[in-house]
Amino acid sequence: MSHDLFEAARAAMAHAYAPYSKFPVGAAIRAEDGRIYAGANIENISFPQGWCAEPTAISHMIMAGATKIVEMAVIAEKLPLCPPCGGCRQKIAEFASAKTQIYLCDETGVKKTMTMEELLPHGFATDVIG
Ligand SMILES: O=c1ccn([C@H]2C[C@H](O)[C@@H](CO)O2)c(=O)[nH]1
Ligand SMILES: [Zn+2]
Repeated sequence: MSHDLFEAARAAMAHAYAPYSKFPVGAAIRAEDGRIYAGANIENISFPQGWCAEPTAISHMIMAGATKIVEMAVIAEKLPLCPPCGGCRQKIAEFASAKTQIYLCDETGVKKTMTMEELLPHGFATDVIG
């Protein structure tokens, strides 16, 4: 993974609105257009109304006209790694392929690389389950 994707995820994390969990997360997608789309988690006083960093990044990608996740980085401040939650795995799978790589990062860089099919085995997506 090139450094710009990691830096984009880390920069996005700085925009997290996470006053309730105090758990900022950043995500960055490299799409098929070669561009990077990033996002952070955005919480709400009505707790279930908040959302994760990954869908923020996906929203930016879709609104720019791109639809394919080539690779993706996720970073959080407070855990060694932030594996995307179950709901995010389903959202990522919608725009990824089985072999799409997802990089789990900490402040120093990529700590673990997983494919989409490793993150969401037997997922409800035809290109993942074949
Ligand atoms: O995949 C994940 C998991 C959690 N969070 C956010 C949601 C919430 O704001 C905070 C604590 O759960 O972390 C993400 O952004 N992505
Ligand atoms: Zn999530």
